Amino acid sequence: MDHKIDSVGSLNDRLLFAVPKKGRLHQPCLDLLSGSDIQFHRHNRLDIALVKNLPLALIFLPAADIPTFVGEGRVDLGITGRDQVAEHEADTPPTDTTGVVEVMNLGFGSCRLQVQVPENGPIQTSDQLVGKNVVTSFTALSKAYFRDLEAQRARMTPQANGDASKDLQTTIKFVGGSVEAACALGVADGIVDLVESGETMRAAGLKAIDTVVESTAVLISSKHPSDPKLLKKITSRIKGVITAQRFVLCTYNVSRKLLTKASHITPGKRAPTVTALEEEDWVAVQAMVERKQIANVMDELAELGATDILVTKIDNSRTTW
Ligand SMILES: Nc1ncnc2c1ncn2[C@@H]1O[C@H](COP(=O)(O)OP(=O)(O)OP(=O)(O)O)[C@@H](O)[C@H]1O
Ligand SMILES: O=P(O)(O)OC[C@H]1O[C@H](OP(=O)(O)OP(=O)(O)O)[C@H](O)[C@@H]1O
Repeated sequence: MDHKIDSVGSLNDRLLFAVPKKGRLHQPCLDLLSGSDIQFHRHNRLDIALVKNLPLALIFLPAADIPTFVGEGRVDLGITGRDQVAEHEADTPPTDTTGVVEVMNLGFGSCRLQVQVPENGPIQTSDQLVGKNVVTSFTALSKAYFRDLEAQRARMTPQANGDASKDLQTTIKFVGGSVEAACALGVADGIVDLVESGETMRAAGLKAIDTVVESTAVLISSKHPSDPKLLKKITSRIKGVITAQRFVLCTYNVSRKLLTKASHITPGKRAPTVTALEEEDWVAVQAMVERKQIANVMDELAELGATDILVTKIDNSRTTW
């Protein structure tokens, strides 16, 4: 009974944190919560979970709805894609009190919202889609994108009669998923959809001709969160986990005369930690290295003459980079 939500009253005095309830961002968010020691038990089918060890409640919502709840200040904190924030802002421009604040880029969930057309079709540029049919799940961003192109076209071709302005109106239609099927089904001349690996796009016989938004998952907050101190604590924990995921700890031994060159390869955050060894003229070095660089860094260190190169995973951190 202790974590059952009996009424909205049980959420009073808790910071509300929205998390994607499904889809691409769901699991990485759960990993982030667990790394931040945010402990909760989510009851079957319940979209609200009280956190056991902090005055916090998690609200599981569709990623697309999170900017609305956070932007209106109903929820204090949230994780969603930057594409969803941009879509919300294109639809509901922020004011002094509404809208969201981007607190942190979380690094995962990278993708691009791109204009796509049939690979072997007549359309080569977005401009050629003006006045045609476009299908998307991101209608506000797509409307804003094509309104700009329409305005450019209108400036270049002063209209002789009323029909010309009708030709300039691009039709933007909403579909909730499987957007890539729209061209093959004859519903659209082009689509605006997310691309990560490009596999879906290629499988549907489409190619990208422009990018509307580059996206990653972001931590967002409302403009006036209920408990700024707790929000800061959660943010700092999440930042620690993200940094730990991004970096590894590299340790190695190197002769003192090569230390300057070795320090250039592993400069660390402030500077590498250098410890004297019992063996004269040799030192042990320890430095944080970006995970995606580590193979190259190890090659370079070995080439330089460093020995006993070891790489360890960082479980958690309280550091900023
Ligand atoms: N292929 C992808 N690669 C990386 N990130 C993606 C990808 N597709 C979507 N995303 C990110 O995840 C967010 C949520 O998309 P996802 O399709 O998982 O949502 P969903 O809530 O399951 O919605 P839907 O029911 O429409 O699929 C997107 O707004 C985007 O930021
Ligand atoms: O470039 P890729 O790596 O192929 O990823 C892109 C696909 O991923 C998303 O769809 P998702 O799989 O979430 O399903 P949906 O079409 O039902 O939204 C997006 O809408 C693309 O269709």
